[in-house]
Amino acid sequence: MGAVAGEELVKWEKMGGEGGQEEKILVLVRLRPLSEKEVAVNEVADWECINDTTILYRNTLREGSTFPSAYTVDRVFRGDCPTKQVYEEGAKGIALSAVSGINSSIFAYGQTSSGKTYTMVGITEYAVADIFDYINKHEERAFLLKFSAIEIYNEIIRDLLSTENTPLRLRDDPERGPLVEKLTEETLRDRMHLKELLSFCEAQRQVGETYLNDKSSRSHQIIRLTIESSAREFMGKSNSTTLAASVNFVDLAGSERASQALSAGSRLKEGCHINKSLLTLGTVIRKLSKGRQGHINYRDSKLTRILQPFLGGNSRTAIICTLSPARSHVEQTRNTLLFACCAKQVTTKAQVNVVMSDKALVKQLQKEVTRLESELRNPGLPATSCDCAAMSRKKNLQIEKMEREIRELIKQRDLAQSRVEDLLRMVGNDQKSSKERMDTWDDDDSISESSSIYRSDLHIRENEDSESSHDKIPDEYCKEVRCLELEESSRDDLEYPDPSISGNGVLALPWYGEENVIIQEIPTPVNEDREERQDRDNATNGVLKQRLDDAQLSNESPLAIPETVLKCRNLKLRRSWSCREYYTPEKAGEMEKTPVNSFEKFFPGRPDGLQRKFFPLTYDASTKLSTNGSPSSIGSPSMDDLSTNSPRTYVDGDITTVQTFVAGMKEIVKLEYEKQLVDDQDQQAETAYFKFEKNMKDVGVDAMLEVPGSPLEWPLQFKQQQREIVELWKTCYVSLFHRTYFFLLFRGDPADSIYMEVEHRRLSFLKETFGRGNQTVAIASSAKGVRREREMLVKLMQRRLSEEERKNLFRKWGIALDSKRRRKQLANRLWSNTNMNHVLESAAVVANLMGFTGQGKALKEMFGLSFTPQRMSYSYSSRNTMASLF
Ligand SMILES: Nc1ncnc2c1ncn2[C@@H]1O[C@H](COP(=O)(O)OP(=O)(O)OP(=O)(O)O)[C@@H](O)[C@H]1O
Repeated sequence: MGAVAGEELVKWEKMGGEGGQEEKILVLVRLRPLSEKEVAVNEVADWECINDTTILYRNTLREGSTFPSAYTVDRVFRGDCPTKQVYEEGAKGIALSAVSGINSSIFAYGQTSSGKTYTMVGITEYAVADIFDYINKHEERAFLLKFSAIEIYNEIIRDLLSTENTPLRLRDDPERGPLVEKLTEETLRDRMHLKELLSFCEAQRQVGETYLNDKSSRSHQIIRLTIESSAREFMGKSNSTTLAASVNFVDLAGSERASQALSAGSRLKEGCHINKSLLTLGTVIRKLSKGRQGHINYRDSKLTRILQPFLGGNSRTAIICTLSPARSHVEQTRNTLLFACCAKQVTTKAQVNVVMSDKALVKQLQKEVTRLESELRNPGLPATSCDCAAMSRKKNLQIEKMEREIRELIKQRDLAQSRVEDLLRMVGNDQKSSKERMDTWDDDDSISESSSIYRSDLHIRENEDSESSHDKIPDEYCKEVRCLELEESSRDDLEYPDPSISGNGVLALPWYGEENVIIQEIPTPVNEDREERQDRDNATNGVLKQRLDDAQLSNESPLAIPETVLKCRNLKLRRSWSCREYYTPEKAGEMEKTPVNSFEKFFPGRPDGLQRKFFPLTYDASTKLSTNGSPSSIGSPSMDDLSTNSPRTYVDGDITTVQTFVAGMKEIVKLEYEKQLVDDQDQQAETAYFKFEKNMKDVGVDAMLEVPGSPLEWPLQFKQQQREIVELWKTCYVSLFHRTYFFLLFRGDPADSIYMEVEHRRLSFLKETFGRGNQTVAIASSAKGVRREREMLVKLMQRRLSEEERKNLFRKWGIALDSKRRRKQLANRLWSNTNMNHVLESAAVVANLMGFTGQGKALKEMFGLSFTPQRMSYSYSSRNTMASLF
């Protein structure tokens, strides 16, 4: 007997072990002999078991054969088979699963008087005997047996171990499933104790006399034996585990029809309830047999609710269908056999129920966490308990994803190829003019040396008298991003440098955060009379400035030039101003390793949908001026103006990042415009567009891309680009101040497109650079910068906002007014996600704290887009202009 249970366990573990193995319900049919009563009324036995699995209706000829005559189940037992045989050959294996930690259930189903109780009493008795035998033979394990019994009578649950007739409530426990509340559970002492309890239950059960059965069970009875066992060796230790399972012996009430049982009164009422439960049971079984699709109505009766785990869940289940062979019961017998055939299709998934001690549970969970962590680290490695179907699905998804990526890459490659072809064509066109320019340079001995050294640097004078007292940026530091690079415009430009420049003075303009932009002065040609040069230059700049002022006043020109930029000529921007935001001396080593054209190299291609269009540079050819134009009343700005741009730190609340960035961009435009004026008075506007476009290409910005294709397309492109830029800012830890200024400054004007594109490209480059894995220092440095800004914002909140304003802000940002470090909480939330509403709100708060004046035109003026000298200091009162954004 013990060996049987052991074999069962081994077999079970082979089938699926703890993971659970699907198994069909075992269906047995037991045909009883004709009862004395039936014999007395000359009943005929029409059913015969023709082999171990098939039962045959012998009287088909007489009935006209409208029903199947043979029914096959897992095992059939003839009327002369003793219950012992039914148990041994049918139910034993299932019943004993419980000692191995596997739930099991044995049902008896059939019409009244067909032999359900007769069978289940015997089965329970033999099973209990075997269980006790098993326990006695396995002294190495400690067993605990608990017994409980209920009956469901007229949809009321009764405790068969209690003499009280109180109905018990049924509730659903999330872990244990349906649970009968306050049910008595007796711990068994021995086999005798169990026998006593069984007798007690039998006495308690509702029994009544029907036409068909003198002692008919009028209720469904469920006897449950719960078996827990632990290895004695490990008991009380951290690794001890307990196996726990129940075996249920279910004796259902008869499935007869009321008319057949000749029921009336209370018997009829019982019959209705009994049939309601059995009808629900039949429906549940039918649905389960079709594969558990759709809703299964377990909850329609107490019986099915309680039996739910044993019908389609964690249990091994056997159903013994009992039959009367009498001809008069043929209809009920057929119904029972149909039920049997349905039940044969139902599967359950039993598993070994292991209850762990708390310590063992912790250990097990730790092991599971480790396994999951390792799976996360090595997603490619197969899981230990491999679910092949799931893995195959995962692989298919991966393949699909890769195929999509390949298609996208092919698209990008084609795009890049077409760009290369365009560029090659452009290079061919430009070669001749470039050669001429180089010849001109070479002819000028006086400047050839210095220009060859500095031609790739940005040259701006600091002031007339300043001598070079600052260090220059080594050329190679500037090579990493060739975002902006402007070729010398012409020899004329070199011959007429800014008259206020002398010597090799270097100006350090403030840059955001810890760095400064160093601006290198252009060498002055030695053979030029200083006064002449000054006059000529003043005239040129003055007229140009007047022209641009006019344009700005009339709101026609998209090109506004910062004051500082007006003072210089012959500029050559080696890289994007904005890129310097990330440039620090410690990054230089990393940066200088990057090839000059790495920007282009890493740029994946232009965004889809951007059309090649000319920049809408508009100017009136009739107003073009020669280099010898009449002197303007507006001269070059004084150095006082420039000195307002002396180095500052962001702690002062000054804004330089976008200003300088914009200044650089405007400078390109200005130079091109100026060159256009000087070089070719008679050229048509289209030529200027072309040259501008060409130079923009030289600086790494494809001008034709930058301007929106049509008024209808641009707003969409802008929104898209703005979203991507916001994402990239976050990824690259871009300064919050830079983000704020940029976000508020470029709001979708068509002329903003070029700045948006430059910003997008430089950020993409940075992201690419950061993503290479050796940029930890650079990333940490940028992140640190952002942290410092947040600290500064905390201070500014205290300094610049009234208590009421602060409270309003905290409320708006969902920060409890009594919480600790409220300002810090707020500062940390600003720019913390990329939702556009959040971004707008964050920009408003930061701008307000920084004293960033106004919106739209006012903002642009602050960034040097006006020709009127601007002082880069911000009024505290200016925050009121942002109030509307709060
Ligand atoms: N296999 C059998 N061999 C001999 N007698 C049997 C057999 N099965 C049942 N009987 C007898 O038939 C009668 C009815 O059996 P039983 O009470 O078990 O039927 P039941 O299906 O439980 O009926 P009910 O649903 O009304 O409770 C009993 O007297 C029983 O002794």
